[in-house]
Amino acid sequence: MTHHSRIVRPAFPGRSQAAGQVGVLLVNLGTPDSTRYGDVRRYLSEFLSDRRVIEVNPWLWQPLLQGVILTTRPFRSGAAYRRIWNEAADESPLRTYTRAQADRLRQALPPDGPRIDWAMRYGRPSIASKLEALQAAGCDRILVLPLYPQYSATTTATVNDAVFRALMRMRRQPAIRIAPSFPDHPLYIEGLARSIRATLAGLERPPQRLVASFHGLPRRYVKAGDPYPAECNRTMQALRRRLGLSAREFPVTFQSRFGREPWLEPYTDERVTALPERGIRRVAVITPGFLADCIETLDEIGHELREEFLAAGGEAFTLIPCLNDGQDAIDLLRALVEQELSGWLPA
Ligand SMILES: C=CC1=C(C)c2cc3[nH]c(cc4nc(cc5[nH]c(cc1n2)c(C)c5CCC(=O)O)C(CCC(=O)O)=C4C)c(C)c3C=C
Ligand SMILES: [Fe+2]
Ligand SMILES: [Fe+2]
Repeated sequence: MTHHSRIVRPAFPGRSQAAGQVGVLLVNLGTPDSTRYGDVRRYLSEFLSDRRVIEVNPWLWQPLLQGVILTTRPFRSGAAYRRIWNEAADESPLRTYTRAQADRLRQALPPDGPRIDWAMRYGRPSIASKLEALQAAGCDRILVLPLYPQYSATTTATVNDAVFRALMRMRRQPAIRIAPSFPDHPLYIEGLARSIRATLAGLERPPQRLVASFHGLPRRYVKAGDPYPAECNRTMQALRRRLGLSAREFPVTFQSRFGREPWLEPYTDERVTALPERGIRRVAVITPGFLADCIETLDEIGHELREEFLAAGGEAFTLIPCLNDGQDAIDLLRALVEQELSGWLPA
């Protein structure tokens, strides 16, 4: 059965044409197909060849990347992916959660609502393949929703690049809308606050300090105009206000530094491992830069940082989960979709 939008009628009745349906494409970062060296290498090569991500002259960068970096890094990343892999589904948690978000969003919308699908910027399923599939299913208007709460050229803009690169090869293009970032959307802030409350309620002793860790970014990109840290601060200000905490009681930090140039500070590992010597031995870390748990949250924070914190004299380390495919995430996605589609579908 095809889904017909209630309001769109064919402009030329009698002539065969697409149903005029609306599609929604959720897009997240991407992930390797397996934890094997070759698959991790292929994924990292695609990711780290993106000139939005690595802003270095490719004549300098590519020999370094294809040489030493892609020879060594896939071993380390593969081991990290093995620690967090969803064995039951034989896929990474990011893929599991992104698919579940799409499935549950579809269930939350009326049956004659938009057609919901999902894609990955790097690896599979590709943005181009899903745009084509949506179009083949009759969607002549497609809303793209990058699943990054805060905008960055390294994440959001490169999703948009891939969308328009795919459109460059289409003779008949769908109309496209790109949903904006949502750093302080009330439903996002409410979901984060609830996730904190639910996690801390299960602890025997409350943490002495709550710390937020966002994915980092080279300082150079921010100087060139990337609004990412400003958007992280919008998330933090709204969340602190919601919880009644000051910046000292709930500090922001940045993780995942890569390479030698300065990144956004303070660095998560330095800040958190310095806490025990100041008498703060129980911490909880939240990662509001991610809508779904992934290698960055589950392994870098939940595994590596935890071990470093305990080695530095810490006693209890709690990782607060991302919204993942919980009801709060679905309510948020539904609100974002309905807000954007109101421009296309009159109420
Ligand atoms: C080296 C440069 C990188 C920049 C700049 C960067 C920005 C950035 N990334 C995310 C979100 C995610 N990154 C993830 C993994 C990941 N990121 C980098 C490098 C940069 N990211 C690497 C090399 C990797 C791969 C893993 C590893 O080898 O450590 C992921 C998780 C993917 C998964 O499968 O779980 C996410 C999500 C943001 C939000 C961001 C800037 C704002
Ligand atoms: Fe990253
Ligand atoms: Fe990382």
